Amino acid sequence: MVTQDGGYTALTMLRPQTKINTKLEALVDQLERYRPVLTGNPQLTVTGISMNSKAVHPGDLYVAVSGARHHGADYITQALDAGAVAVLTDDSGVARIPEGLAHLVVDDVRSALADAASVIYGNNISVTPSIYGVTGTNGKTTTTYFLNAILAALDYKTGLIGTIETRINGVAAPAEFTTPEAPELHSLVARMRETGVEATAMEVSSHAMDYRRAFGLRYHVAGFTNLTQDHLDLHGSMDDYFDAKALLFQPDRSASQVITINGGAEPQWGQRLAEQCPDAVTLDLGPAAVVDAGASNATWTITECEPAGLGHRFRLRHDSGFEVATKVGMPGKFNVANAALAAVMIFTGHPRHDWNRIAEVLANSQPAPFESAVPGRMEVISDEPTVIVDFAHNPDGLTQALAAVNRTKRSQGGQTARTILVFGATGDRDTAKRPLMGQIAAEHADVVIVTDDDPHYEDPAEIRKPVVEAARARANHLAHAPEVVEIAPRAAALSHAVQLATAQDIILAAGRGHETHQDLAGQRFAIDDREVLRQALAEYGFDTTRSGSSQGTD
Ligand SMILES: CC(=O)N[C@H]1[C@@H](OP(=O)(O)OP(=O)(O)OC[C@H]2O[C@@H](n3ccc(=O)[nH]c3=O)[C@H](O)[C@@H]2O)O[C@H](CO)[C@@H](O)[C@@H]1O[C@H](C)C(=O)N[C@@H](C)C(=O)N[C@H](CCC(=O)O)C(=O)O
Ligand SMILES: Nc1ncnc2c1ncn2[C@@H]1O[C@H](COP(=O)(O)OP(=O)(O)OP(=O)(O)O)[C@@H](O)[C@H]1O
Repeated sequence: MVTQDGGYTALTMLRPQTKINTKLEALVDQLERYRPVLTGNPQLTVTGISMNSKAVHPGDLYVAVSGARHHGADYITQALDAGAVAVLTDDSGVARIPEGLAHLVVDDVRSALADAASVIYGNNISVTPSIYGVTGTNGKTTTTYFLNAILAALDYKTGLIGTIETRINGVAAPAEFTTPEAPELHSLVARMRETGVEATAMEVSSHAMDYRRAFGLRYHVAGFTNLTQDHLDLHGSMDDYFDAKALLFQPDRSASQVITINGGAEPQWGQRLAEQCPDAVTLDLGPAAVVDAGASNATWTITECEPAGLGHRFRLRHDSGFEVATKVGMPGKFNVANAALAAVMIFTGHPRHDWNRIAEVLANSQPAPFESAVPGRMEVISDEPTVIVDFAHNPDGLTQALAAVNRTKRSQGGQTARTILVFGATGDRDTAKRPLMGQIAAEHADVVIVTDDDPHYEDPAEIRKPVVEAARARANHLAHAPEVVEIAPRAAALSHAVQLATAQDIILAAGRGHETHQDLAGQRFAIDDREVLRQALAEYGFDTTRSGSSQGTD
């Protein structure tokens, strides 16, 4: 929310203006399946809920969960000082509850807190906005922006919940998580309802399903982009990662489901999900697929996909024969996949008699819904050299982004043009990704500059090491003999890329996209790849004003 002083109110402070008084005895009834045991006055009422002592409002139910670093029960005093009136916890927290404080003990506190938030903010009884929930390893943010653009073009009052920002009816607030914790999510949905939001596009991360953040809501349409390796630090295995995503597609969580059956480099996961959900609407990416999985009986198929400017024109066909043509402005065939999923989710969320109007919006609105740029997603900073900032931070994302960049390079006809890649791996996350990303970088780039992403609490040099080693090892076996260099800090690496570049080269700065801060041992350092690159371009005498570019990418 933009405040009167022009600053931002954190999402954790965002609450519906109308307070509902919920008696503890009513919560006991609603949470029955978690076998709640109430100690204290059943007539006591709560008006809000928080699982973070620093975000408690007067009248809140404070939820004390056991986490990886802390136990919320250690912060009960802080929560009481801020006005909490009762506590929800499980057996692990009960011993730390002060004498005389009303409390509920349940056996699955993370699931129970999402249901409690739904009750406390009235989302269980009222008509919430229609929520279009998107999950998958890559493409969630882009697909939700596309959904939002179509919904707005269809004249809905819209909301958006995701990695870059939260939007309520055109008003933006910064986002802390891809999917907020359940108390914030439910208060946000209630706030959207109050402000008249009719339809919301929402990213649903696998963390959100694993931690039950996104529970207690029924999604109007759930959409699946793809599944490839990421987040194995949390999920342990691809099977567990898949299971977390699949929760969203259960009929009690989503009214309709749309599954891309050949998204990303590992189409077997989309096919497996479709087998588990026989009533789901399916999407075959056809010529926009990375892996040709052969003929399918999908509900919707992309039948044509041609380069148009930096992006593509494409045609979608329903198995009834209904067709729609549209175009997407962002580079990369994967953005055709994201746009097609958004379109099919909108068709699925509407009755058939609305389809012609939706097709008209997709084909003819100016600007077209998929022409809009998404911050930090294949964002073009300059044309000569072509400088692109992207959020690719896992093996498939990096592969797809480099493939799109290399097609651009080829179509520009430059025999001598080089692809210069600047990227790093994230600390405290899936370490298995690091050598894979190093190999991919060497395979697809001519100059690989390995630097830092968010080191978090790890030593940045130790994070770079396996990336550099794998890139060099792979480079030794490649005919195009890519150069691999290691440069930190990140601003120096970006600047070095520009220093090396000729006007024909392409620079891809991958991994951080829209982000404006790096996390180093809990300290936030300001850095925006886009700004650093613009400054370096000016410093090295390049023109940073964008001309209307017309080269194709595929
Ligand atoms: C792995 C993960 O998701 N961890 C989340 C989890 O942490 P945790 O269980 O370890 O909690 P903890 O820090 O030990 O704290 C335990 C409890 O004490 C409370 N506490 C703690 C300190 C205090 O002063 N007061 C207080 O009340 C905390 O609010 C929490 O309820 O619960 C915390 C409380 O909400 C989250 O902050 C934390 O997110 C961490 C910071 C995080 O970075 N999560 C990322 C990885 C994440 O969720 N990412 C996904 C998307 C990923 C993607 O697709 O790329 C997302 O949806 O954003
Ligand atoms: N459909 C796709 N398939 C493969 N890669 C993609 C796809 N869409 C986007 N990407 C790549 O992944 C990056 C992240 O895209 P986006 O932010 O839309 O995904 P996300 O799922 O929201 O990611 P995160 O969960 O990390 O926020 C992009 O910058 C691009 O490089």
